[in-house]
Order: sequence, then structure tokens, then C-alpha cells
Amino acid sequence: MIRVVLTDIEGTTSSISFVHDVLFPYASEHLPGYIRGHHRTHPAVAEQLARVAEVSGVDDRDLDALIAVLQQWIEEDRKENALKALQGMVWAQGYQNGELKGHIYPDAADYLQRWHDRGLRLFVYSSGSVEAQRLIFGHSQEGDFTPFFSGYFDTAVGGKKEPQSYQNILAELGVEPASVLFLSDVEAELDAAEVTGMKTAWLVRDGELPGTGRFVARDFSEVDALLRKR
Ligand SMILES: CSCCC(=O)C(=O)COP(=O)(O)O
Ligand SMILES: [Mg+2]
Repeated sequence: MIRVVLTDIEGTTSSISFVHDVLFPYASEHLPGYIRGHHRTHPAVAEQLARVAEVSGVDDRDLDALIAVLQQWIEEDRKENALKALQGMVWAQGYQNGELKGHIYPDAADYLQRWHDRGLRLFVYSSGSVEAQRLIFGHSQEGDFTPFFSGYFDTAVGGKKEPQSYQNILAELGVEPASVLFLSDVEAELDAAEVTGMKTAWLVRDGELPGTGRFVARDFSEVDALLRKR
């Protein structure tokens, strides 16, 4: 029986276009000012810049070059932990000053609340940092969804296409694999989760439904039908 729902964000609870056309451009525009204003006073910023320098090979005292690397990584949608941490810090300012409002599909908003109220435990697993996850759900157009979540995982547990990451999540949750339903729009992530024995549902919100043996859902109401069957 499924007792835990573990959900991806981009393409699953929230639109790809919100992430790519709103969040990423916002980060690209505001990172330079944020880094220049905080790199001396905020150790967390300096620490992430050191990681950017290490991964990219750029001199860690060359702020212009580090900013250029970060903007290039945003362009390429690279899932580097240092970029994701810095994006979360910049988005925090945007959510706090009201420039950003998180997108959640109405069906996701509706069923997250219903599943919580039915006693399911809800967790997030996204490439966005845990801070960024709390922000998108805490400052959404639909209100504050953080009370419905029991916890958040980012790529500190490993990449989303690696089975070991799901194993790490299971170890942290202390539950049987078959009691967890993982939701994602990316099939390779579902493949990785299934290696551990987790159940999965593939969210295909737009375009043609793929011919596949796996469970596919257009939205969370179709996921709910699966939850009620198992
Ligand atoms: C937490 S909102 C920003 C999401 C993000 O930065 C990203 O790279 C999308 O990753 P996901 O694993 O949710 O597809
Ligand atoms: Mg996704």
C-alpha cells in the first residue's frame, strides 16, 4: 500500500515554463548584483563560489568570470549543486519582495492537500535546492503549501537519474520501497526510482501520450485514481 508520495517539481507539480521562463532568467539577471553584494559578508555565498571555481577551473578571486560561468550553467540547465544553492538565495529575495510567485498546477494544489488530509506523507525531490523548494511551495499563487510536506530532498542525496539517490531517500525515510510513489515528468528518473522498488507515475502534462507499459498520468487527479487502486 502506498503511504508516501515523493514528487518532482518542474514538469510535475509546476510548469516547465515557470522554471525556464521566469525563475532562470530572474536568477541570471540578479546573480551578478547578489554575488557582488554578498560574497564578502556571507560565508555561504563565498563557499558556493569556491565550489564554482573548483568545478569550472576559474580563479576563485575573479568574480566576473565566476558570474559568467554561472550564467552559462543557467543557459545550459546544468544541475550543479553550487548553482542551485546560489539560485535559491537569489530567488529568496524575489519571493520576499513579491517579484516572484511560485507556480503550482491547480490539480497538484488540490490533490497535495487532499493526500495530506488523507494521511499520506508527502516529500519533494528536485534538482532545485531545498531552500528553492520551500520557496516555490511557500510563496505560490495558490498559497502556502509547506504545511503539507513532511520533508524535502535535493541533489545532496545524489542525481535524479541515479538509483543510489532513491536508495538514500528510502534509508532516510525508513520505509519499504513499495510504499513510496515517485512522480516525475522525466522517464529516466522513474527508471532510477524503480530500480529500488519504488512505484512510479509519469506525468505527461502536454503533447501526445507515449506508448509505454508504465503508468502515465495527465494530472494529479489521474495519479489519485492509481493511489486509490493500490
Ligand atoms: C525548486 S524550483 C526550481 C527547480 C530547478 O531549479 C530545477 O532545476 C528543476 O528541477 P526538477 O528536478 O524539479 O525537475
Ligand atoms: Mg521534472
